[in-house]
Amino acid sequence: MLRWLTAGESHGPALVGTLEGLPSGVEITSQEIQDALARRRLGAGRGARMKFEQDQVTILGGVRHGLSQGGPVAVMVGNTEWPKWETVMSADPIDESELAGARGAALTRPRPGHADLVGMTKYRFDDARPVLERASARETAARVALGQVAENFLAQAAGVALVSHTVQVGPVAVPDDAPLPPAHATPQLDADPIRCFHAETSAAMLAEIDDCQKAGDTLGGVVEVVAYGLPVGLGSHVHWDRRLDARLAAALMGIQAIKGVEVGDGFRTAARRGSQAHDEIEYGADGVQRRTNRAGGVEGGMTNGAPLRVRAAMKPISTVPRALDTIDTATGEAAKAIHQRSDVCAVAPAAVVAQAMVALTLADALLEKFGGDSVDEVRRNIESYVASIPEHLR
Ligand SMILES: Cc1cc2nc3c(=O)[nH]c(=O)nc-3n(C[C@H](O)[C@H](O)[C@H](O)COP(=O)(O)O)c2cc1C
Ligand SMILES: C=C(O[C@@H]1CC(C(=O)O)=C[C@@H](OP(=O)(O)O)[C@H]1O)C(=O)O
Repeated sequence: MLRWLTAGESHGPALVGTLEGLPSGVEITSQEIQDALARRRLGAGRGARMKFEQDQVTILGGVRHGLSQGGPVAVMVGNTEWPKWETVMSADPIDESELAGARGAALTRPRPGHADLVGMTKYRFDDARPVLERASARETAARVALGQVAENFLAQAAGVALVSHTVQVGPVAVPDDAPLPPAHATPQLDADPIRCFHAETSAAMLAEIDDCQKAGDTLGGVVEVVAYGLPVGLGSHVHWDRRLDARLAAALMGIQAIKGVEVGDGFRTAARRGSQAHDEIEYGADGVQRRTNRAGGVEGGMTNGAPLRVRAAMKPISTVPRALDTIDTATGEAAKAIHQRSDVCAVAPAAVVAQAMVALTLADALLEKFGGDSVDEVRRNIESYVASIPEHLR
């Protein structure tokens, strides 16, 4: 079993992620994690913070000389701006008078679409600060750090490769028949300003973001993660919480602002007739194959050997520059929502976060099926399972 937890606030000293259950022998370096975090900072429409944020990585435990040791892997991602927030976000008690500055003033005009108002009500705060600090998607930096470790494990134990891309920004979507980015398309995607694999659509997406920014508004969109090289049989049909599609959906819905998940052709399949919705099975040159991959590599809650395809729909950024109506909880009057520095569109980084969540979920499912305390042992277990599959089922 692989478990992961994060801690930390958006303007605290750092975020921390812990990954428990990782076998020994996974090759991983601070630089690889740093590179994944640099990818999460990419994308047209991001706010001012991503221009200076360094996401300073420190591996605190579980890795020695570039190899995992079998114990929990703990990664710290420093918040570059911490010196400006030391008083406002101090863990230890401070004198009230020290909070007088702009950053320290109580936030009493909760933003629609954020956790602000419900968090204040539920956790009993007169200030939205403690709520927004933890609700912020800054937290996803810790997930991406752990996701890179999981991705290295998947690659080294099973030869699995993941890629993620932007498929829709607001109403601008890649055509349904656009080719999927191949397994090693990440550098090419990183070179595109919105991490879209379809050049024509990418240009239209950028125009949409530009237009939206000028209008003082925000955008959402859709991201896709593809995993190549998964063995047949991760997950199970026998119980709802063992289905891989259910576990992937939960992992993706757990990302801030994600409001819908699609496996394979998902919602589009619902509009088709059965004869056009499924993937017919045939014997091909390499053995058993499916003629199409509408299911997105999962049948009956189990991987079927085809590339895994999952999509996640992101709502528009909740902090709308042309501020939305709200209430002031201090005065009881109608008010305009607080507007803090914010992204206009964060679909490109959401794809990188989605890739991390898929990597962690797949690594957990791989360990569940094959077990093993070292990467070598997991690899041997996969090889012996694959070798045992009868010829007519391969
Ligand atoms: C990568 C990423 C970046 C985000 N950046 C912002 C932002 O700058 N401003 C903002 O208001 N919301 C941003 N969000 C979304 C909010 O964090 C999210 O809408 C909010 O927590 C409430 O979402 P929920 O209703 O899904 O919990 C971002 C989300 C992601 C995944
Ligand atoms: C910091 C990140 O994104 C943040 C997510 C976020 C939100 O409300 O979710 C609000 C903004 O925070 P800040 O006010 O500090 O600029 C974004 O910059 C990040 O992705 O690393």
